[in-house]
Amino acid sequence: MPHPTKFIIDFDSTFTQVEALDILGEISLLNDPDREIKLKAIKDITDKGMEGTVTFRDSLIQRIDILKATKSQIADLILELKQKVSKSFERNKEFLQDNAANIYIVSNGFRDFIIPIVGDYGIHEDNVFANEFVYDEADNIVDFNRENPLSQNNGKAETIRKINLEGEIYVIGDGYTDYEIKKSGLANKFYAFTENVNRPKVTREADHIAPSLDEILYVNNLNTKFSYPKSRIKVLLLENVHQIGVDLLNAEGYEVEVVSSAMSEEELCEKIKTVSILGIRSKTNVTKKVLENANRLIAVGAFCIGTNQIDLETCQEKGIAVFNAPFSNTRSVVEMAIAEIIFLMRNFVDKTASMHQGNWDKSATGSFEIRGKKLGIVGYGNIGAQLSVLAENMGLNVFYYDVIEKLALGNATKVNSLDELMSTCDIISLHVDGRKDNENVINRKKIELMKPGSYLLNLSRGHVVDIPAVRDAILSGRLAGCAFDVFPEEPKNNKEPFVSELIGLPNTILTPHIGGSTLEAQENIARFVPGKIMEYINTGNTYNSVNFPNIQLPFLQNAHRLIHIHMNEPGVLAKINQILANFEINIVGQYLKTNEKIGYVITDIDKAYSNEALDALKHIPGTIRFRVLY
Ligand SMILES: NC(=O)C1=CN([C@@H]2O[C@H](COP(=O)(O)OP(=O)(O)OC[C@H]3O[C@@H](n4cnc5c(N)ncnc54)[C@H](O)[C@@H]3O)[C@@H](O)[C@H]2O)C=CC1
Ligand SMILES: O=C(O)CCC(=O)C(=O)O
Repeated sequence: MPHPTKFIIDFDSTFTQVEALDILGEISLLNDPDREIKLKAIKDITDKGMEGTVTFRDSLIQRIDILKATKSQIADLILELKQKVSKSFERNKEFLQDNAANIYIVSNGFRDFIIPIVGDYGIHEDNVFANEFVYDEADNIVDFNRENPLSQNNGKAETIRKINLEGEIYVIGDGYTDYEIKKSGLANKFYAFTENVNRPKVTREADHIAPSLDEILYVNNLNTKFSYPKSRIKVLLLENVHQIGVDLLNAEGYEVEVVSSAMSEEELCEKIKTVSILGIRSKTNVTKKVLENANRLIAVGAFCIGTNQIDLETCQEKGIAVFNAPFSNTRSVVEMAIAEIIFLMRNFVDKTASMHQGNWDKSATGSFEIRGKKLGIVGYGNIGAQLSVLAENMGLNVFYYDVIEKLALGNATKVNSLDELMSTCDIISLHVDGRKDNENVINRKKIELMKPGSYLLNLSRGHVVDIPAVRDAILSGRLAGCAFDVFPEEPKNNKEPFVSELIGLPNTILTPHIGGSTLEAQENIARFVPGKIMEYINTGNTYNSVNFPNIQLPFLQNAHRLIHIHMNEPGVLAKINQILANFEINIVGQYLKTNEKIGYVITDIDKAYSNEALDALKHIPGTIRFRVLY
């Protein structure tokens, strides 16, 4: 059943993300030597027209004159515009199709390109009110139909007056001319559409500022596809997450706030209250206290590998899914470890520092090839194992120790105890995960086991090593050098000072936790983590989640998806199914997975269900969180 409200929708920068004449300019002026100047002129004139500082008629005459476009270029324009329909319009195609009879496109653009675009969304050409190009015999655009009221100022109001619409009328648009419809008393509400452009002169006049079509449908109880408009989902990204991640989440329609540094517990406790998605790296601690304040939080994205900074158990108890990027920066860490092994064994860092002081100290003393030396890897996970392969290719003999059984790659040799590894290798490189039990796993005793003149690298987590013991070992000469990228206490941002007992020691490489800080790694992470979070929110998929039972789900087709997260107690699935049976709801597909703490049940059902049924599902004892995907 179409909704009785009539929607008057603008085209440029509303139905599509762009101004069509700007794109036409990019096509028609492709080989023009003054292309950039002319394109800028077109954009400036468009803006002035939208803001009302140039009369619309004048802006049109000036732009058509600069464009010098042809009919065949309109065909190219249509192809481009099809790719540039606003995301929330694409998302709500079903709504537009179902309500096409009550949707009117009223635009100062041109029917020539609008009809094919909106036609894909079921909107009939009789409901499209826009300008018309005038072509000469050679199909050049030479003018526009000057009789059309839409080629004049306040033409939209005049057009609507003529259509004589009845009932409730809502206008959706990004320009002042859209507001003028409401101002003329011809519409009940004006929604300033800000998904693509935000013009203060226009938003000031709006009944409601709509960052997306979802928002308009939501406030009018018209949404069929999403239970909650994405523009109301707040994302907080801390610690300089790569711009690609910010762009992806913005493009999804979320409200994204970016902060360059980490936040203290106190700051985050306050900030988290309105946040639905939190993105962090290694320095923000998501503690129990933070989570107590996080009543809207749906997911946490660790834009890194380690998740020891997050209270995963409390996240589970609150139904908050955590995702990380388990492989995206692995290679970067491995390359850094290889470089540091060579730097340490050649004393490059001290030598270069000395050169900068004007000293020429040419000598082979204390410098060694890495070829044939014994590398001991502690923690043979993703990083340890990849380091093993690369190191072997560089001529090192690789030995490793892991607390769990791990397959030896290449010619690497598994060693049965940490003590044996520590006491037999020339270089020890730490790649264990950040679990609490690993605190000081490399303590004074272990360091004392190391061969005299050996080297220690820690690119894993700061709490793993007893730092004063390392300092003593370097000063006594037992260790010939060390490289540390991670520290028990790390500054929250680049402004805070770095304090450590390792500062100033000889042949000691100190780096500010940059093992994963390459542009490649950061880009990979910034694509991977938002991808996982959006998939979870849009489909319920938890594959690769750090703390949720992993379910990889089929696409949702012609069904509604009920997502039920509960404490892992006996009988919850039976209760869900009993309620569905009581309400005669047909199950199309069902998926259940549990871990020690929680159960995750996905039930795809026929479209017909009542709010009472949903209410009953929400109130099953042990329910942590329940949501519906349409
Ligand atoms: N410096 C940096 O910028 C970066 C640091 N990391 C850190 O590197 C470490 C390794 O990362 P991945 O290889 O991806 O992790 P992973 O989880 O794949 O591997 C860790 C391995 O360590 C083993 N392990 C844990 N405790 C151990 C112990 N006490 N003794 C021996 N083995 C132990 C585990 O069984 C596992 O095989 C993590 O702590 C991670 O947070 C990761 C990326 C960047
Ligand atoms: O780059 C970061 O912020 C953290 C890197 C790291 O330690 C990790 O990925 O676990």
